[in-house]
Amino acid sequence: MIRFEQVTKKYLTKTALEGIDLELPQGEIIGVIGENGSGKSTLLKLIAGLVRPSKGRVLVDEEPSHRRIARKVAYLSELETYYPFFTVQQTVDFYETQFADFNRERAREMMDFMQLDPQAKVKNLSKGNRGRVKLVVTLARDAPYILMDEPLSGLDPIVRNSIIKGLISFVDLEKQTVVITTHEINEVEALLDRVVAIRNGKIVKVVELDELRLNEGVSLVEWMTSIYSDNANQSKEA
Ligand SMILES: Nc1ncnc2c1ncn2[C@@H]1O[C@H](COP(=O)(O)OP(=O)(O)OP(=O)(O)O)[C@@H](O)[C@H]1O
Repeated sequence: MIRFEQVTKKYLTKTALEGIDLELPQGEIIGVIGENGSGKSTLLKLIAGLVRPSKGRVLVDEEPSHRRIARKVAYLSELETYYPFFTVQQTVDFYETQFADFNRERAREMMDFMQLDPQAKVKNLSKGNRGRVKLVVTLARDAPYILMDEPLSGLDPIVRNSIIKGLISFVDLEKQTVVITTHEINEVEALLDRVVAIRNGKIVKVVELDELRLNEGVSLVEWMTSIYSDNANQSKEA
């Protein structure tokens, strides 16, 4: 379980998140959505222990997240963080040396599934294939929490589809929880169990997708459009 208790995160003078109270249960795929600059990446970095709260606590399985980053959390960064001169296989080998929970067999299966050439140099890969490599080294870990910051951003529909299929095929929700930030709402909707909507550093709403589908009969995009316009109206009235 991931828990935020009254979390505020400031970068110098900029407040990225404010007064966040949130519980994310295990065994789900959770989407974090919101406009540019709303605080999605900061939320993920706080869970990963890459940044610390200015106020409040972020607990991963009841422990402050910064103490457990390497063991508990596999984090897919928005940035490209591998060595361009390595081959795909050397990249996988490097990650294996860094993480005790790295599953070499799963990495091999994923490379096959994604049709990645293990001998290709990372610097020569297309952007889409570099996105696939990021997915391989993240999902090859048996970490209980998988955090993915914009894994679909800037990729074409075919690559996005293969990354989504990779997620479905290689994540074990009996043992793993996935938190994913994205703007590609239509494409991930079918994957998600729960959505956290953020605006200007605050949580607007959290919803279970089953509830949305069954009780409200609206798509995620329709829901999102309605809550963001309600919220904008409330802000104007305030
Ligand atoms: N290291 C930093 N130093 C200063 N300000 C920062 C830093 N990181 C983020 N911010 C600011 O905090 C706010 C939230 O940023 P964050 O990256 O969490 O948003 P986001 O929702 O992930 O945005 P995007 O969708 O554009 O990736 C933004 O105003 C951003 O400019």
